[in-house]
This record gives sequence, C-alpha cells and structure tokens, in this order.
Amino acid sequence: MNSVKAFAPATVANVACGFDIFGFAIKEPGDVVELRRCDEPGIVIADIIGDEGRLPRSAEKNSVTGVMLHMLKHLGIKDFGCEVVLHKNMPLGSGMGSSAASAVAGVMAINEMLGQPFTRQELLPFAMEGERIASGSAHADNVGPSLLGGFVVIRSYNPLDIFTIPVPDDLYCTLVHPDIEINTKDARFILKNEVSLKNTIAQMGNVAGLVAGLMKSDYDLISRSMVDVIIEPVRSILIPDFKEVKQAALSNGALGCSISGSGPSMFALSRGLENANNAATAMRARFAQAGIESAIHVSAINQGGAMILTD
Ligand SMILES: Nc1ncnc2c1ncn2[C@@H]1O[C@H](COP(=O)(O)OP(=O)(O)O)[C@@H](O)[C@H]1O
Ligand SMILES: N[C@@H](CCOP(=O)(O)O)C(=O)O
Repeated sequence: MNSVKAFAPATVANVACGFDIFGFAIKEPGDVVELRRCDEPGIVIADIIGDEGRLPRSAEKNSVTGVMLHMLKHLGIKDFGCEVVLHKNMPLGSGMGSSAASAVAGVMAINEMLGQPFTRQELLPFAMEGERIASGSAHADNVGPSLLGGFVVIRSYNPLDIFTIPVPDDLYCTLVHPDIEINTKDARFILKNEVSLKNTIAQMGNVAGLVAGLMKSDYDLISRSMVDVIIEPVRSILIPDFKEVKQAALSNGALGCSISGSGPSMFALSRGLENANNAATAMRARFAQAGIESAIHVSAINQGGAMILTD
C-alpha cells in the first residue's frame, strides 16, 4: 500500500470523577494523518497543516510520528520509509485530546500501511507513547477512547486493563473550548500527590455511581455522580469564571459539567440534543461575559473511534 489516510477523534478525558481512568470520544473535530510510502528509509514530517508552525517537525518529538518510530522499533523494521502530512484540526493544549488524536491517527495509518500487524487493541500501548512525548505521562484516557471509540474505563495501567461500557443512546456531550491554552504537563504538575481518605471515599462513590448510571441509563445517577472532589478544585483556578460557566450549563439542562481533560475546555453531559445545545449556548455566553471567545462542539458519544479514510 503506497498511501494511507487516517482520522482520529477528539476526546473528553477524566469525565469529572475519573482522573486518568475515564474518557470518551466525540464525533468531531479530529486529526487526519496522510502517509506516503518512500524508498528512502525513515519517517519524515512533510507538512503540518493548521498548527501555525507551532508543532515540532522532528519525528521523535511529534506525537504523530513518535508513535510510528516506537512501532517500527518494536517490529524490528529498519528499511521502511514514509512521508507524513498532519492535518491538525484542533487547538494545542486544549483539553480535547489534541496530542492523543495525532498519536492515534498515526498508529492507525502506519498499521494499515504495514498490512495490519496489530489489532486495534494492540495499538494502544504505542499510542500511549505519544502522550508521553506530549506531556511526559503515558495516560490512556484520551488515546483509549480516540482509538477504540465509546466510553472507556481504564481499570489498571500495570498491567493495562481497559474496556468500554455502554452509554444511553440519548446522551450528548457539550464541549466548550475557551480561547486560552493549558499544557497537560503543567496541569499535572500542580496536582497534589496526597489525597485524604474522606475525598477518596467520595470519589470512589462517584466513580462507581457514574459507571452504574451510564450502564443502566439512569440519568439522575449520572448527574449525581459527575462530581470531582480531587482534581477539579485544584485545576479549576486555571479557567477564568469556571464556577459561573459550570453553573450556566447546570441551569440550562446539563446533567453535569466539569473540566475536559486537563482543560481549559469544559464539557457537559446532557439528556437529549436540545439540552446539550442549550448548555452550549449558555456556556459560551458566560465565557463571553468574561471577555473570552470560545468554540463549541455538541456531539453524541462516538462509538466507532478512529478510522481509515478511503476517498
Ligand atoms: N501532533 C501533536 N499534536 C498536538 N500536540 C503535540 C503534538 N506533538 C507534540 N505535541 C505537544 O504536546 C503538547 C500539547 O499536548 P497536551 O498538553 O496534552 O494538550 P491537549 O490537551 O490539547 O492534548 C504541546 O506541547 C505540543 O507541542
Ligand atoms: N488524565 C489526563 C487527561 C489530559 O487530557 P488532555 O485532553 O488535556 O490532554 C489529565 O487530566 O492530565
């Protein structure tokens, strides 16, 4: 195969109470990666469209190509050569799993070009290496759902134990990206290493409640469980008017609202598209009141995840 194109969607990680263990994919936006086979061995970034020249052009430092190098090394392939074009369709440091979408599109594309030596599930550890390149931490709550689709739970990192759970058909996500930038690396650095027993108990209750609520389509339980007593209180100070934007979502039909990934994006979950749209309008209006422009994305949960594009 001489050329391949792959798409990988944006994701909402943590989902309030599930720091590093919950994430889901949305339909759009997402990154697109094009690979073109060359005779010369090595992986070369030929172009990145949409990053305003900000992303690393060195193959080792960019999450889209870093993961390919890991895969080739693992397979012991030395004579493979390709050019990479990355269509960067989401902002950097967004909390929308931008680095993860590139990594996932990268592993999908090269796996296809090599004749699928790995199953989709087996691609996950390679995609996680992209997160290590971007933020210094190989967390799977963005790459997992971007690759596999659906609502993902990471029960364990060592050994890796990851699975998807069903969600209600009528569940919609509102994702609001304010025009500010927060790097995941920085947002992880400010977290405390110790958690009180009281907060651990509260968080475990909410984690269990959210899983059960999603699996039983119990919207009240989903709503009651979308509470994060550990991470949100620390990170929310990085987002201007966080409390007010959250309140705007909750007062306009959302079941719950929190930080998407490490921020600055905020997400809400709602029952039905109308509530999700109302929450979007209210959240954007509240950010505007603080003098901050924002982009909104309203979407059902993306059950398919990344895909090879044929056109
Ligand atoms: N292909 C890529 N796409 C996005 N960010 C990348 C990529 N490759 C490397 N990075 C680096 O990752 C960081 C952004 O990732 P991160 O902080 O996790 O933000 P996000 O929440 O948007 O994924 C930036 O420092 C950026 O230079
Ligand atoms: N669990 C991670 C998720 C980071 O998501 P991103 O979309 O901000 O890259 C964290 O919270 O640090």
